[in-house]
Amino acid sequence: MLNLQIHHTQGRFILDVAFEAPGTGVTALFGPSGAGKTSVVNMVAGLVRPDSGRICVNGLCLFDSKLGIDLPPEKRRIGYVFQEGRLFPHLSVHSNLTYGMRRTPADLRFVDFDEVTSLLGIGHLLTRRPAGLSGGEKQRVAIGRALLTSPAMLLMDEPLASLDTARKAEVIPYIKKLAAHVSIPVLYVSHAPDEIRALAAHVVALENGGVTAEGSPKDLFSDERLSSPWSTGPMAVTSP
Ligand SMILES: Nc1ncnc2c1ncn2[C@@H]1O[C@H](COP(=O)(O)OP(=O)(O)OP(=O)(O)O)[C@@H](O)[C@H]1O
Repeated sequence: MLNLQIHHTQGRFILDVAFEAPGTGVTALFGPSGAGKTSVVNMVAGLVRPDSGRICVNGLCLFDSKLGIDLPPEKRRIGYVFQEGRLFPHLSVHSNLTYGMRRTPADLRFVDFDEVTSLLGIGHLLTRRPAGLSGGEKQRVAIGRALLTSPAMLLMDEPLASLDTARKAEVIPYIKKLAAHVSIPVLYVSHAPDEIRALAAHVVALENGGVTAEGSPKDLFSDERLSSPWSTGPMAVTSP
């Protein structure tokens, strides 16, 4: 279970978010630009410290302002996948993948290298450098690198946003497969309902720094509360 309760003021923006999400599978953070999605993800990762609140993942408390707990990012065991893969350009795919793995103590490793490369279909790319990969392949390697740190949780901040429709369709089944395979929660930021429908079991809708709705993709995307102001353009919420 992911338990999150955050209060934070940044400039004129007030973030006041609380939700619970399943301890496995994909939970989507959904909302328009500026809703606070990346802020929430950065606070889970420990990159931004909330003014107050509590963030716990499957019993491990990452942050609790009342108890004075604030684990540094490297102690949180969080795998983070960004919009653009951010692979190390001078390292081979193999070295990119083993980078985080080698920094994880052997007794905390629960993810197997061969299993991950097979799950993500990247076994044939190991000797290549990132410059020789397609956008979809880069993102699959970035996901593999994050997963090979054996994280307690995976954060994915719009990991498909830089890909065209065909590449997105190529990567989605891999994310789906790995989320079903590993027993950790995946917090997945997106403003694409189709992506969320394909991947998520649970959706938390954010707007203006607060939670406006929560539930299954089916429930949420047929919910009239979400039909505005996103009823037109690329963010359109359509019935399943
Ligand atoms: N360091 C900061 N100081 C002041 N305001 C900030 C800071 N960081 C973020 N904000 C503001 O917080 C709000 C939420 O930003 P955030 O990036 O979390 O939104 P988002 O939902 O992830 O948006 P997007 O989908 O565009 O990435 C925005 O209004 C942003 O300008």
